[in-house]
Amino acid sequence: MQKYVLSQNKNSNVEDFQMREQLIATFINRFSTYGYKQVRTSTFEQYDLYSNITGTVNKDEMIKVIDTSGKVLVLRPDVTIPLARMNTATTNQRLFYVLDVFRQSIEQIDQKESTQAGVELFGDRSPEADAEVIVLAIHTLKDLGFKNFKIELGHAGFFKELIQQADLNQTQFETLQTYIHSKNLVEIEPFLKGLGLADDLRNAIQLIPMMYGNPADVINEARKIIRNASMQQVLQNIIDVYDVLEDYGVADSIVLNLGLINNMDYYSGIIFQGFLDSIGKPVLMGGRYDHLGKQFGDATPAIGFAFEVDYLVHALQQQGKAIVEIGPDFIIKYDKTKQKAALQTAYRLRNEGLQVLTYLIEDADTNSAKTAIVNYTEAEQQLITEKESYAFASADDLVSKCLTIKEGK
Ligand SMILES: N[C@@H](Cc1c[nH]c[nH+]1)C(=O)O
Repeated sequence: MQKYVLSQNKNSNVEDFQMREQLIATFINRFSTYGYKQVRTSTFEQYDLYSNITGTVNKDEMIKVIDTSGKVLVLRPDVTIPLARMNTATTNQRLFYVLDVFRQSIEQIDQKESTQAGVELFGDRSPEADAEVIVLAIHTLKDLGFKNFKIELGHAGFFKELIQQADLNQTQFETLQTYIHSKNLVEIEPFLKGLGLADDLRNAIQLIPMMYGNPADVINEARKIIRNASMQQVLQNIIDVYDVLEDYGVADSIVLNLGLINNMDYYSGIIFQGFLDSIGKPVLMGGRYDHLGKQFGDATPAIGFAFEVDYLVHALQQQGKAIVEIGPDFIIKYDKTKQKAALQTAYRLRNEGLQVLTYLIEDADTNSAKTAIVNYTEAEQQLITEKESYAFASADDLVSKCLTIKEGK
């Protein structure tokens, strides 16, 4: 019989799921320490929300559904856009989410859903805000135990300002963007020659893919191709943000990449991506998007990023990171005569936050090496741990002994 199971049924085994949950607990904890509050957005969105605004997800990549009234909806293809629509306030607002996003690219037809853990900071346009958000990404990667990672820092404006002077049509612009992003030096040269640009402009564009690496060096190189005040401003912005990152003490994790291009087109300022040495794709992506809100009314300055949770789970598994085993704290084995006392004791211990399993003695599985066993029968009232065997006098005595053991662990 055919099994109606999609091949991309991720995290369907207990270990994967536990690891994911532990990751998510780390996100929630770390994001909270920077003052972020958790939110969620609707799974179904109006298709029009995405089709009427610019700089959004590629329409072909969105997964459309039709509701019972015939209206076309999309499954949440992005979280930043709906949050930007909701946040037109000018006061600071720090939000985070752990949500599934749905996109289907031509290259990866099978992959339709992924979980993102992201933050968005609204209402602050300062370089300090940019740096704080980047530091939060770094802090979280460190929490997860990653040591070899890099944040590539760029700016949505640098490339755009330069390209504007070339007066390209949309197709030429996109082709060039792809070449620069993939550092395709072989193709880029003839392509630029074919456009008939002035020599100095062509040389400047050609240098962009090389503007990568040590921040001080890249900044020096970039100075040489600055052609107007806007580009100067963009470079100054990068320097300002980098200065704050140095003050945070995270400069080691930063490389500059002026050829960096993010998936979404809504970015207007600093952009960044995070890479682990073990995974070819970015595990996080983000940046400043000050103009997105304008399309919904007021423009609220904003910056944020999102982790790709599935990539992180994969990376942790590759490193052979085991999940922290959370077994039961106590197993209570009882016989019928002590059923009431045993079950009530289990209830009280669980109420104190302890993990307890109970077995009627005939079913008991005695092979739980590390778990403390409570034999609660007519004949025997013993608590047996790795270190001791304790005869308890009453249920109260047992509860307090269990709590003491748990505290001492
Ligand atoms: N929504 C972006 C990530 C992001 C969050 N905030 C800003 N950017 C993405 O899916 O790539």
